[in-house]
Amino acid sequence: MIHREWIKEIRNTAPRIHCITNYVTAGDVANMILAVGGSPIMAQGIREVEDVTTICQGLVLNMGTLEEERVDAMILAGKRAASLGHPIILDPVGVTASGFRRASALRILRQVPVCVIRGNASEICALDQAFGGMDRGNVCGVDSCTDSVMDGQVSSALSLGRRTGAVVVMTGSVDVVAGQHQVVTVRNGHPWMARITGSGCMLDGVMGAFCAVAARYEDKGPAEGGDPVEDGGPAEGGTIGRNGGDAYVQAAVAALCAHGICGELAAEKAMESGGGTGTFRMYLMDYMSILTDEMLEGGKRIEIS
Ligand SMILES: Nc1ncnc2c1ncn2[C@@H]1O[C@H](COP(=O)(O)OP(=O)(O)OP(=O)(O)O)[C@@H](O)[C@H]1O
Ligand SMILES: Cc1ncsc1CCO
Repeated sequence: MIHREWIKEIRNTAPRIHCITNYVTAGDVANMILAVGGSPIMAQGIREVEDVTTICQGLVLNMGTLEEERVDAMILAGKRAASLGHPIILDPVGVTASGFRRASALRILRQVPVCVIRGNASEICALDQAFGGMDRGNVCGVDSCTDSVMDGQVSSALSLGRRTGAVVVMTGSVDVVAGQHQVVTVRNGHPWMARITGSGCMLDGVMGAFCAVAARYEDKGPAEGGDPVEDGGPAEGGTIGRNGGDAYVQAAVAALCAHGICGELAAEKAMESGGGTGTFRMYLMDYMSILTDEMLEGGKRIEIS
C-alpha cells in the first residue's frame, strides 16, 4: 500500500503547506509539519491568503475556531489553491457543536474542491447528515465521541465521499480511509492521542505534506466523484483526477500510519520515564522528526478492503 519513500520525498522536497487553522493548536501543527519535513505557513488574513497559497504546494483548512471572515478566507484560498492544482484538506472541527460550523462546512465544500476531508467519527457523521439535508442538531464538542461510534460509521464516510468527491478520513481508535475505489483501515495509534488536544489538527498538517507529494502522482483530469445533491452539490474541478484520488488515499493512509506509529513510540517512551500526556506530546513531535521510511514500512498496521 505504501509504495513510495514518503518521508524521503517529503524531506527532499520540503513542501510548503499553507494552514488556515485554529488558535488552540496552530503552533503544534506548524511544528509537526516541520518535524515530518515540510514547511508550514499559517496565514488567514483575507487580504493575503491568495498570495500565500500561491507560493505553497498544499492547503489545510481547519475549522477549529471559526469566524465569518475566516470562512471567506478559506474559500478564497481554496479557490486559488484548486486553480493551481494544490491538494486541499478540510478538517470540519466541531461541526457537531454549532449550526454555524455546519453551514460553513457546507459553504466551503460547495465552493472548494476539497481532496481530503479529515475528521473524527462524530464529525464525519454529522457532516454527512448535514450535506444530506438532515441536521441532527448539536450533539458533541470538538473531540471524538466514543470508540463504538467509530465502528458503526464507515457507511457515513463512504456516503460523504460520494456526496463530495473527496477522500474521507475518519479517525478514532481505528481510522478509516474511504476512497472511490477502496476502503483502508489503519490500526496504528495510542489512546493517549485522544488525551491531548490537537492530535487531529497535527495529523491534518502532516497529511498536507503527504498529499503535496501525492499530488505529483494524481492523474489530473475531470473528477469522477461527487453526486449532485438537491441543494447545491459539491464544488467542481480540483486535483482529484481520473483515478479518483487513489494517490490521496495512499497519502492519507501513509500519514495516518506515520502519526500513529509516532503515537505508539511516544506513549511507550513517556511511560518508561514515568511521564504523562505532556511528556507524550513532546515525544510525539520528537518521533515525527526522526521517523524513517523503514520505521513507517515496519510499523504500519493496515487492512485494505
Ligand atoms: N483511542 C485511540 N487509539 C489509538 N489512536 C487514537 C485513539 N484516538 C485517537 N487516535 C489517533 O489520534 C489521531 C487524531 O484522531 P482523533 O479522532 O482523536 O482526532 P480529533 O478528535 O479531530 O482530534 P483534535 O480535535 O484533538 O485535533 C488519529 O491519528 C487517531 O488515529
Ligand atoms: C479544543 C479546541 N477547541 C476548538 S479547536 C480545538 C483544538 C482541537 O481541535
